[in-house]
Amino acid sequence: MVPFVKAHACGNDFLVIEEHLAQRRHADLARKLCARNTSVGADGIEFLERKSNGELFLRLFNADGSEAELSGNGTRCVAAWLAKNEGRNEVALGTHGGVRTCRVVEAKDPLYLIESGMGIPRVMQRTIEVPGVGNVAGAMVNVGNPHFVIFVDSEDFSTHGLAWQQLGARISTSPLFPHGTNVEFVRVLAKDEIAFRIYERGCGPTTSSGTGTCASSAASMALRGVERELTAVAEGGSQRTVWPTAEAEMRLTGPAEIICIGEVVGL
Ligand SMILES: N[C@@H](CCC[C@H](N)C(=O)O)C(=O)O
Repeated sequence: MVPFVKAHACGNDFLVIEEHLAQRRHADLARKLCARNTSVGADGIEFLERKSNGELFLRLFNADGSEAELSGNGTRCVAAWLAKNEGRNEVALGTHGGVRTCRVVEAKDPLYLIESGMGIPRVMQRTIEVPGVGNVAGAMVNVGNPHFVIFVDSEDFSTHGLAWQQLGARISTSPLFPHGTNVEFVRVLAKDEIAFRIYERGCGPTTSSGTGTCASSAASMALRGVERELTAVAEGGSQRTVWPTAEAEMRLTGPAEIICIGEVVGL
């Protein structure tokens, strides 16, 4: 039996499992346990390692079994669990994308509002050629993991004659990105507000993404002149980003809610 915690951040859902239980089955566990109809269901699994020196480290596996550098929402879900279960209101969580510090701003158990330091975003304007579609202008943004951000005008986020889900799927797995990429479709709504849709590497469309929120915000701030404190609205809810200067760390504030604690049988 594998004990797990399930949590979500604006509908982007994760299982949290202690690393020592994985026994090198990380990818297999992710594919099995994230399946929506035959198992618990989630967008990914955060494996939580507790090192002998007290440090905490997260390995994130997407629903398809691929390993990603980190998740902003997943990291926040782990921070919410550590707040609920161990009373830790501030934690530093190591990831393959860098250390992320999370601080509980408001606790209404099982719902936590958490602010995370998300590192320094890197934004690079780029036009890519998508076979059968043509040139697609956007920005490659690294926030510890890779994103391609496309600005759109349409209310349904379609662009280049395709629904965002279709174009997202094509770009996410394009050979232009040998390690794959997350893809965001962004509409600037106001000087301090954007709306966006997310096609996630390794799991497809999701209702929210923490790193996607940061990537979309960073691209909008760097390339569209929006304010450096803004609200980013996704299908699953809003998050706030603050990025004072290009060399400063971006801070992300959003909710994370513990859904259930359980055990998976038959493994
Ligand atoms: N939903 C996450 C991002 C998860 C990782 C992503 N799928 C990847 O492969 O980089 C978030 O909240 O950041």
